Amino acid sequence: MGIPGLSDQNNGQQRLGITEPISLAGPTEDDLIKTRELEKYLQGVGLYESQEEAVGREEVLGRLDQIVKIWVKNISRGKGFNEQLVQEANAKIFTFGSYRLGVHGPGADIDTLCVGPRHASRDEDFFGELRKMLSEMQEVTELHPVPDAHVPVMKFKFNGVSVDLLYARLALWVIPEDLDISQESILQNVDEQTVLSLNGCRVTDQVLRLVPNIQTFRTTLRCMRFWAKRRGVYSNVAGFLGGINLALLVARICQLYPNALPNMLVSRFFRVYTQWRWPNPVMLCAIEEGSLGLPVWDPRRNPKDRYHLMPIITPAYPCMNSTYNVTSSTLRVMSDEFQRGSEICEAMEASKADWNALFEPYPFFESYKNYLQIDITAENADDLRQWKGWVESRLRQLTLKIERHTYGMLQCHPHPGEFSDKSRPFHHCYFMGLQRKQGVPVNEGEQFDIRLTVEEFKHSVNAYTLWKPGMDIHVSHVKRRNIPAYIFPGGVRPSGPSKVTAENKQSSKLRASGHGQAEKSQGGKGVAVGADDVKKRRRSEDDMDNSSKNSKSPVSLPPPSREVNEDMTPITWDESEVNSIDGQKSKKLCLTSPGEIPPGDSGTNGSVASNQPVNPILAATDISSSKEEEKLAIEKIMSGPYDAHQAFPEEPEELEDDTQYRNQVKDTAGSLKNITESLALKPAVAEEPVVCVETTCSTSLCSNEGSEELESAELTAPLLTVPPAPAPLKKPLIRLNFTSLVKAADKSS
Ligand SMILES: Nc1ncnc2c1ncn2[C@@H]1O[C@H](COP(=O)(O)OP(=O)(O)OP(=O)(O)O)[C@@H](O)[C@H]1O
Ligand SMILES: [Mg+2]
Ligand SMILES: [Mg+2]
Repeated sequence: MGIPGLSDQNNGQQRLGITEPISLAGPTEDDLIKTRELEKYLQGVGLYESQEEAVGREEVLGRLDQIVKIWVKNISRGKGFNEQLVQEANAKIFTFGSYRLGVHGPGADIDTLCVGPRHASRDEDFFGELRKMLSEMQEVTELHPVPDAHVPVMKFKFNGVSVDLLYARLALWVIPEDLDISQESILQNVDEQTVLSLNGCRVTDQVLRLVPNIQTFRTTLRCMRFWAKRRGVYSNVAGFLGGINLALLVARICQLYPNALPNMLVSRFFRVYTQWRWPNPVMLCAIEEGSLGLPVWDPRRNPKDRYHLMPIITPAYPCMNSTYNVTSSTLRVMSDEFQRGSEICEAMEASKADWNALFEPYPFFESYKNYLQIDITAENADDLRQWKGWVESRLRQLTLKIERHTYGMLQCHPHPGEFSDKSRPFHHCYFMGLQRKQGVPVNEGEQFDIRLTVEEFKHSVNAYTLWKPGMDIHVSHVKRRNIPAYIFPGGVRPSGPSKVTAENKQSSKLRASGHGQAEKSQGGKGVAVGADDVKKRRRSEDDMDNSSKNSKSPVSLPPPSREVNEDMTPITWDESEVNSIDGQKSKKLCLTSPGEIPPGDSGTNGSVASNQPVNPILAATDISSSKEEEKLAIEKIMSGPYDAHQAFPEEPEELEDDTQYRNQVKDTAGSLKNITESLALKPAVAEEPVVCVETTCSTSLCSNEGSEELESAELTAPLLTVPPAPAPLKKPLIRLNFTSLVKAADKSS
């Protein structure tokens, strides 16, 4: 298969990507040193598995391949095939995900795809016979088939190694052992689930083909995955960056700087994506139409694609956007993080910062004064797993709704991980930081009443088709000081600034000396506190406190002694609520000193830095000779066929959800979904006139036990506001008939 977007450059070096590179510069001595430091750092924090574990994984893969081969012969025999056909019958295992990319950490899963022939069906043979075979094996534990998912998957552990096993049923009678799944013809006459299941492998393989040097790509990607986990922006389902999104972002940087070492690629990553004008798409190759008529991402033709705020397009046919979960809130958080990364990399270039600074954990529970806590429970472990997956796929709807219903004045920052209170059985909880939109004057006594929004969200979550008794969700507003202690490492809440700072210094020391936590544990569970962010935030809050005193903004008092406010209370704002996520302006871009290296070895596993010679003579090959030129070059790579495309100013609330959970909403008569859409969503999108409906408030929803922030009158009139609201603000109100809403969503009806 040809590789779209690949051509020869004038100097004979192969060009990868849809544009010229930004710079052909190779490393300086300083880059070699910094890349060595980075590699050492990544090893020190436990990102690499042991040789023993690596061998164990290979054995698992070998066994799985044997098992599917036995399976396909068994089922062929069972279907009455003669012995010759039985012997010819074949199935094969492919890998994708972090393992295939070569960036997995210890304990990561192996994402595998079983490719089988046309007579091996998905339901009966894969989820029936193969599941049975696996369940009878001693090596297999925790077997969880998920046949109803958008991409059906069998999850299990094999010899203690987590495996995600997908199935692709090809139109072929016999699967050749040297099957090439990158050819487009493989997609002929297969079902949608097979197209989706093949996609992971096809995309991963294509990424590896489209980067100029696999080893530098891997090290850079490991670094960016670690950074994203530390900074709380690693999670596809929460609307941040997942493994594949980061791989594509890093791969594009590798194309744009083909001779750069990982330390340079990391700095260029931040430089380019700080400057990126989303929703310009990031693409590794041209989007091919293909001959099979499968839908490909194209905002010029598909209105739905225009809502994608941060398109990162997969490089294998059918090309799709891999980040449809991104919302304006998560994009804002990521943009701030790109900016922060860019500034730290500049400081590193001036020897004013080190790798520790870049990987400082994001102090999520120090950054806001108000949070939403979403608790979920179920009756047993199986139900909880199912309920958790569903709720996680819906959480982004809550951030969308809150921001929409408050005209974007109330901003939501979802925490990408989940927490568990070990003293409660079958329990998980999630958090969202809430802040008033920055830079907008505060109106005295301004309140955001989001009770109705929250109720609406809960109803939509409860409309889960596979809902079972015991699956419960509870949403509460909680102040920072009342964040439950089990959230914090060791179950101990940091008591004050000095302790927090001291703890952080301690953890930095540990990380620097290579005894920090492994990557796997950085996914958002134990939340450490970063000193630099805390200092900035505190400084900012002090400033804001002063200004709020001057402007006589109302100051809200905490509830006396409650852990959590039982019901949603309107949130009153004083200026000191505002957190600080670096608000500094971007500094000018700068280039490293030019130089060039020969094209890298693109398949070896050794250290990157130790393999790279420095050749300072070839400075002239640097395309951009100044910061300004580089800036212009970055601008230029964004001008393409999709440049004219502008995302709609507001995303619809019901965008595609996480693929696994599409179509799992109950369609009850007069369903809540329809009600909420017709009342709340459509006006926002279609700019229809404001609807007013009589409000009747149910007692339980308006109960305000424990709140000190509200006037009683405000409690009886939950208000739902609708965007768009150009400044100056004037809040049109939609008042809902609340009783009918509750009835419509009643699970028992
Ligand atoms: N919810 C999802 N929707 C679409 N694709 C998904 C989803 N979950 C996983 N995938 C696909 O499966 C691949 C592997 O996912 P996985 O969650 O195992 O992440 P990973 O990149 O392998 O990282 P890790 O090392 O944590 O396993 C992703 O790269 C993506 O292609
Ligand atoms: Mg994986
Ligand atoms: Mg996986």
